[in-house]
Amino acid sequence: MVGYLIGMVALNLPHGGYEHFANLRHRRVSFSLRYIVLYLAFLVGFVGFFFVAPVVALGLAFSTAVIKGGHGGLKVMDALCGTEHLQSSWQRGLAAFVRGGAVMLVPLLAWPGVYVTFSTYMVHIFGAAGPLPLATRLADVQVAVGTVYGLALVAHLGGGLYAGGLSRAWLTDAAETTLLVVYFTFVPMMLAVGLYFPLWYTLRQTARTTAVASDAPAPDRLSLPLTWAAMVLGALVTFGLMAGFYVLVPNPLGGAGLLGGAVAFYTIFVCLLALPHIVVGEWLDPARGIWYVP
Ligand SMILES: CC1=C(/C=C/C(C)=C/C=C/C(C)=C/C=O)C(C)(C)CCC1
Repeated sequence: MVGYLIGMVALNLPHGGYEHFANLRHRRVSFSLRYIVLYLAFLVGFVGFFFVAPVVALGLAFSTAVIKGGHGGLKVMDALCGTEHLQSSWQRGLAAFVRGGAVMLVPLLAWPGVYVTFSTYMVHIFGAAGPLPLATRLADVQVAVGTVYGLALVAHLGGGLYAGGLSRAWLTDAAETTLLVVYFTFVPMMLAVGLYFPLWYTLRQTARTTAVASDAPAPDRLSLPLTWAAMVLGALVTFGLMAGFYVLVPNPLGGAGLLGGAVAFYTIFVCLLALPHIVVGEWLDPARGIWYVP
């Protein structure tokens, strides 16, 4: 739990800020202001959704991790090793699902106890009571998830081989995908997730940013001191939001002890930050976005 919190708060959270910064530094100030307003609107909407339907919202939160690992990983492949073996949008979707699913679906099969326990704490943060459907129907959910994920994995690797042959891109993809599945199967879930985001995700996104970094910045971008001030302000606002969220929810630690409660609380918080990051930072901005590859 300590490893998870260090990895996620000290290492991964600053990278999230950097991702916003790297995305906005090439934009006009008016764009950045619109971005911030939309981001906050989606954030408030997602918090509201957790209060109205915590279980569904938790599913959406976990999907956020799948999309970050999956779609984000696909863009890294685009930039670094090529994706000639993924020719249709179906294949790209499958590739993203399989990579992201390694992060959130494989551990449900390999580490169901910790998965269910912490998921339960997370919905209890919002005052929900009773066991999750995930807990009461665990075996059924595992069979369904295992079947769908297994089929997707075979279709992804088989489809890529069929479309691109034994290319370098396919081999790299197959090796990375296998590594992710093996990693999330054998490394205890909390540590696995807590190291994956700060090390694998951030390292690769930084490599992608570097690989595509030749763009000219917008003419009216912020000056250096103002950029610094915006980043400091961004960090303070982020921790202010965390404090506000702590006060807002009825049961911030979800009924767990201090350390377990901190893990559950921070995980919900990072999902709350990450969903609007993807929606506003990527999907509403198809021409560029946080995972931009020219
Ligand atoms: C279910 C579950 C977990 C969920 C982790 C999640 C959902 C992480 C999301 C991270 C994101 C969105 C990062 C963005 O940068 C834990 C805490 C590992 C503990 C074991 C059970």
